[in-house]
Amino acid sequence: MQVIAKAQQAEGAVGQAGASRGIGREGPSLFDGVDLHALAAQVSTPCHAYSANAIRERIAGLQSAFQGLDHRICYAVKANSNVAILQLMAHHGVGADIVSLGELNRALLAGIPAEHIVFSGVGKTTEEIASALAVGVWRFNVESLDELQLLQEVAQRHGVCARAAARINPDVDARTHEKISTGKSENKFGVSIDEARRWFANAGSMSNVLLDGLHAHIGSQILELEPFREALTRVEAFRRELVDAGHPIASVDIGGGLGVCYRKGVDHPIPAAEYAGLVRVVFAEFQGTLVLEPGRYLVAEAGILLTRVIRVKPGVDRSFLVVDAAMNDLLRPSLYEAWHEIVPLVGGDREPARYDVVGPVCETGDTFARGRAMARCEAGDLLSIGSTGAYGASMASTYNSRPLAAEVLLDDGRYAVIRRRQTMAEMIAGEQLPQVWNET
Ligand SMILES: Cc1ncc(COP(=O)(O)O)c(C=O)c1O
Ligand SMILES: N[C@@H](CCCC[NH3+])C(=O)O
Repeated sequence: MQVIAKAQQAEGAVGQAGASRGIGREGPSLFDGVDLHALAAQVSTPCHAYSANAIRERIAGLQSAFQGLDHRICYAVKANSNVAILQLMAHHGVGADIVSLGELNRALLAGIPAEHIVFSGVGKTTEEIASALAVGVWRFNVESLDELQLLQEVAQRHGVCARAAARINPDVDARTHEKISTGKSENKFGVSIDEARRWFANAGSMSNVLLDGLHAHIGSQILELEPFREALTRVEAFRRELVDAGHPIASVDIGGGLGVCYRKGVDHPIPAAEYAGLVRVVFAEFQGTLVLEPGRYLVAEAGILLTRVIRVKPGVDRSFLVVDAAMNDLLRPSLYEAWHEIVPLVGGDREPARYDVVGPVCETGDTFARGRAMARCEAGDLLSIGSTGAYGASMASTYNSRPLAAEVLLDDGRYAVIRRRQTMAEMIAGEQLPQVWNET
């Protein structure tokens, strides 16, 4: 109950978490000018914290790498759909790549104009297409013939013309984790160039769809330039073929996928300028608009997950650091065996130790790190789990009936609670014991 009370106090708060105050034995640990000990005490843990300045830097870096090219950055909302982050995107002229009505509503609420929104995804429903058409999204990245036909039907019914891009599956290995690889022919995404060729050949028969774009997204957390080169070269060759065949292409959407550094000295991300350099070369002859859909690149390294040690539990041959965050707050280590830096925010006088860092969820997979070297910890210590800004909170669940963690935006020594920790009542809202039995 104490945790809930603290979270409720912080609801809607814009705080000043004592950037320069000495915080007991731990000393100050600053993130975007905010003292994390004070923040954790005020907002409670687990808590996702995002640095507005780190996000701004990433946006500016990408914009400057692509300067001079006709392009639009459409942030992949799935990476982090927090409306405060979407609002930052909107302020900097960044559009959105959405995959659901929920993401559409969040993007619009945050002030991203519909004409800066692209709609991707293999499972768009009639309802989703109709709603996206009603608000006037910029284009649909179409992933199957069935979807293309549905788009035509729904657009005709609404008396509008939908702009569409064919999502190409270039059959390229992105050399990333297999669960986040999307550009091989065995993956569910997009269609082959052969199939797309047929779509364009028949495009004239669709009165309410303007098929004048191409799209490709080969996967996520890509750390090598070569897969991008292969995929984009195939897309560009196809674009030229289409133009020669009388099908003008107004936009090419090159997807997202740029990787980030989770583990210093091990992950070597592609610098934005190098990526942009490749795009400039491959699309040197293209006169239309290039669309970028970065997700992770813009937000991953701008986020941390704050968690407290509940207890240190000695095992037979290892020590378990049981923390109050769990796989429901950050699924990546459990799902992809992903590495995240874990830093105890303790004084420098602690001796070294080695722990399996685990959450309270009843699964062995609820493990953030195995045999990780770090400073010796004790109950109550605060830890920061690094690079959790992308696919952290957006993949959270209430598994084990654990309420969703708080989310805060930090900006130059101030913080705003943008989602307070879910209350128990909110977590079970909408559920009821069976009182009325319906028959079908
Ligand atoms: C269609 C599409 N675009 C963009 C992204 C964003 O990818 P990333 O976060 O790797 O930039 C994804 C997710 O991989 C996606 O499926
Ligand atoms: N959820 C994945 C990324 C998926 C990208 C979505 N297409 C991750 O955490 O790395």
